[in-house]
Amino acid sequence: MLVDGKWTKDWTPVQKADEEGRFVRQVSSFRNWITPDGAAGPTGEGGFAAEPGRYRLYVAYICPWASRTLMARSLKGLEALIPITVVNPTMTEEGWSFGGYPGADADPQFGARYMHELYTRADPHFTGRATVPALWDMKRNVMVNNESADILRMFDTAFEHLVPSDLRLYPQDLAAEIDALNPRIYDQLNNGVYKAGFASSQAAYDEAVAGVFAMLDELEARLGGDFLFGDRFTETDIRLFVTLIRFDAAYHGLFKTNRRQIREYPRLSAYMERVLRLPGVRQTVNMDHITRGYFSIKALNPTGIRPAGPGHIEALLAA
Ligand SMILES: N[C@@H](CCC(=O)N[C@@H](CS)C(=O)NCC(=O)O)C(=O)O
Repeated sequence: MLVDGKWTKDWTPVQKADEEGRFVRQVSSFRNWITPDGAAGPTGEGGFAAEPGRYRLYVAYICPWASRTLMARSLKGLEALIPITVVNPTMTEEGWSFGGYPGADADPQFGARYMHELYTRADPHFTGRATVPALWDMKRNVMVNNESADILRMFDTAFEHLVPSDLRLYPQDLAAEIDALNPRIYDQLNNGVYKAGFASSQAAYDEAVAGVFAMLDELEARLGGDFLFGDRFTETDIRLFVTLIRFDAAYHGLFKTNRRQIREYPRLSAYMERVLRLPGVRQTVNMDHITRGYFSIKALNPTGIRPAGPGHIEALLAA
């Protein structure tokens, strides 16, 4: 991670832990918003008007938080307006790196070798992990935002006058329900699998795994219609999908969330496939990057050997 703008070599994939060995994810630090006219958003400063080609999104296909933003970008039809740069799937001693792996990109702006170089350009005294997703303003040469939850919301509304869309990822009449469900899915499932995988005590692992499967059971029972809120697809569906699609292939084995696979949940499986088939979603899922990335986490898989399966996910993605 960076400490006062300098890369420190004691980087580990395991983020902070609390006294009981629970994994603690870092809080995001760049929180400005792109808005239609550049007015300030809910947090941060103004000056970031929606303009075609002005902003670049840095992502990793392995990363579920980055994949949220990729899904919102394509579902809202913003591909031509917001170019992306994809980092290599495996973490280096200096965090995310650019270029070399099939499907990954060189940094077209600065020829940076590592993601942390973008963070020190944004803030020469930055302290923290150089995470993706990161949304960069190529006009002012500053980081706009590195919090996927914010990026989902701004992609829903900021570019509407440039690319009108019928899809509302955060419709006002569902806002309260979305805001109530998101943190529960985040805590128990999206981040819950990481809490299981990176637990450093049996108790922390047990607690995390219980939360993961309690939430999967709850969602299996909840899903009656096509999506979480009936027939309307929302940002909560994006947030759920990115974890489901990685589950059987990565989390079940590597993070030891192995009580069940998603394929043992009929409704969640059908739901996952339904979302995958929405126009624009399939191209945001790169299973080669996902399995390569997760199984190269040395702390969890020292040999780096990537398992062959699972066949049902390969078949789903090949169909
Ligand atoms: N709060 C962030 C979390 C992003 C995050 O944790 N990204 C991970 C990859 S999945 C990362 O870039 N980690 C870099 C590191 O740990 O050094 C968001 O949702 O945007």
